[in-house]
Amino acid sequence: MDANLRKLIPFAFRYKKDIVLNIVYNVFYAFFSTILMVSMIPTLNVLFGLNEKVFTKPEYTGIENLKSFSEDYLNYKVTQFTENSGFEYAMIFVISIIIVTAFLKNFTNYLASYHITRLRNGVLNDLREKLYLVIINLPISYYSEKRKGDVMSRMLGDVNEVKNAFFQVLELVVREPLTIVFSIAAMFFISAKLTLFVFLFIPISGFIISRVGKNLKTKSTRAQEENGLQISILDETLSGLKVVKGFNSENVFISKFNLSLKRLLRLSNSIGNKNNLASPLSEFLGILTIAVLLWYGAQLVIVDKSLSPTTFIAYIALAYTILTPAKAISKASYQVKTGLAAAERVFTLMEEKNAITDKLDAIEKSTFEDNIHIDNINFRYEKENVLKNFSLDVKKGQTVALVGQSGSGKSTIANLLTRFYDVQEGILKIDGVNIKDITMKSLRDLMGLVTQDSILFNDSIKNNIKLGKQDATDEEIIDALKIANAYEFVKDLPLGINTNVGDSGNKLSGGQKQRLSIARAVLKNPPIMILDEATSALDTESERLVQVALENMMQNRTSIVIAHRLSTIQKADKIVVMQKGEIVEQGTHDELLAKNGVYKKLVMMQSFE
Ligand SMILES: Nc1ncnc2c1ncn2[C@@H]1O[C@H](COP(=O)(O)OP(=O)(O)OP(=O)(O)O)[C@@H](O)[C@H]1O
Repeated sequence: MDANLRKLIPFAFRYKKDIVLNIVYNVFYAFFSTILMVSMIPTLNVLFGLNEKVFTKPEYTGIENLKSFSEDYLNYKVTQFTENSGFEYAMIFVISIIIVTAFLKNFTNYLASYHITRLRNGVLNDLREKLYLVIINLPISYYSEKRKGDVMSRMLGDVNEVKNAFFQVLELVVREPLTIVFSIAAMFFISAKLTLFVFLFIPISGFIISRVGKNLKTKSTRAQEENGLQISILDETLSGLKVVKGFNSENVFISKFNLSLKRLLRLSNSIGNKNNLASPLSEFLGILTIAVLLWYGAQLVIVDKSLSPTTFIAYIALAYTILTPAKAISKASYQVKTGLAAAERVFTLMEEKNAITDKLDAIEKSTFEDNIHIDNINFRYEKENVLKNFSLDVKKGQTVALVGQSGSGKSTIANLLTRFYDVQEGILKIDGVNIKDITMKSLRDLMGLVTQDSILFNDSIKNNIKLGKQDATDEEIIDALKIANAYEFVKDLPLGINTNVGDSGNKLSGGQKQRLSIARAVLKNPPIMILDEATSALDTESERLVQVALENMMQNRTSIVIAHRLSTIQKADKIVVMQKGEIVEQGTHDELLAKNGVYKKLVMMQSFE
């Protein structure tokens, strides 16, 4: 069995009751479908006045005589109706058999579909639930390599493809084959000789159909990748719309998107056309077989006289009914190939190894008592070390500022303390405990993070702020806003803290966004604050407002501030000057100025700005 198909089994297993019921109802469906066709025989016989007259009620003598017993019994009933009440009543009797069988066939069909729908939607739901968990738990590093759009397309498109294609498998292995088996059994029942011809049809057409479906899986994988790329372009276009428009670069994006569209169009047409070929091909092959049947059957009816014309008509109808399931099987077998390609992409993401997880014996650390110690670490994102032999001590209550040129590794320290990334060499400790030995949740509970770009979600101010403290009251939220110097603008908004901030907070100014993300950290009230470049890119007035917010926030806390604006960190207990991943100087503002070294140069440079 295909490996990806096997991986789906546990997902389907949760719905085993639905699977069993689907199979049971499908057995009934296939049975009634065949009976419906067979019940044409007495109707045709009555219609043409060909039915044998049987006046004595036949006795059931066992399964081996089932055929003659059922024929005799039907003929007996029809004879009774014709003799006692007239031809019309006999007709009504045989038509009623058709109606009842047709009703049962369709009712069991509905019940079978009812259960397969529950299975399909349930599995789709569970796959998405599991994938979302994987996506949210994968480390940040995973997403700096993979395109977001690709992940989205696996989550949305591919999972859907799996749902659409795979659960046809059940129809493929249960319903349609059963319909064929029942029909063939009935055909054997009627004429074994004729039925042998049908057996010629199955392997030959199976071979032809599988030849046509070659390459479908590879093409589907390529189409799904292309889909992922399109979602990525769309995502980047929307999030970078200001740049796209501001630089009049719509054409660059349009041509990139159109190129991808063109590739997808070519692939989709090729895949679609192969899929389209499945049903007509099998129907035509089927008709060819029926043509042979007609020719040979006619010999049996007219020359041999071993088959009655009405039975022959019903036989041909039965042979024709095999065509529908045969078409469905070949079409489904093509879709399953697409589904397999999609499932592979879904499971690759689902099985993605998470490099940053809790150790089995990781401890909960609920307090911060003494110090943060970074001990001689080396760290690289890719090949080159971005932090080299880096050591730093931050005592409880201290404010430590990291300054230095762009790219010197300041934000990397924040990435490591929060365990967005793990160090390759060296240890980061909190109160003497290696942070890799602490559960990620309790470690992050100790920290408040204000990221470089204020990250806000398309939701109300209130919901954005209470992310770290879901049970916060409105008063607590307002207090946090006041400390973050944000309440003065929030209170003037039409809906106050219930105002929606727009996509990524786009309805707000840069400084307002920063103050909200500070308020979020304040409300969480953690013992350690990590502020990444929170004051860059602001005008003087906004900067002053944010500065006050930060100072309020840092009071009585341990803070690590990654700052560009040196004016904001003059009061820091320790300023660490970094260059190319190494510490070149450290001390207080005054000490460093007195040193007349790198820091002094940085200060001089900024005072000229
Ligand atoms: N996800 C990543 N993958 C690969 N390299 C990275 C990644 N993030 C950062 N880097 C590299 O690591 C180095 C340090 O980056 P870092 O963001 O820590 O610098 P920084 O001092 O905070 O800079 P800035 O002040 O400009 O924000 C840079 O050379 C950068 O190119």
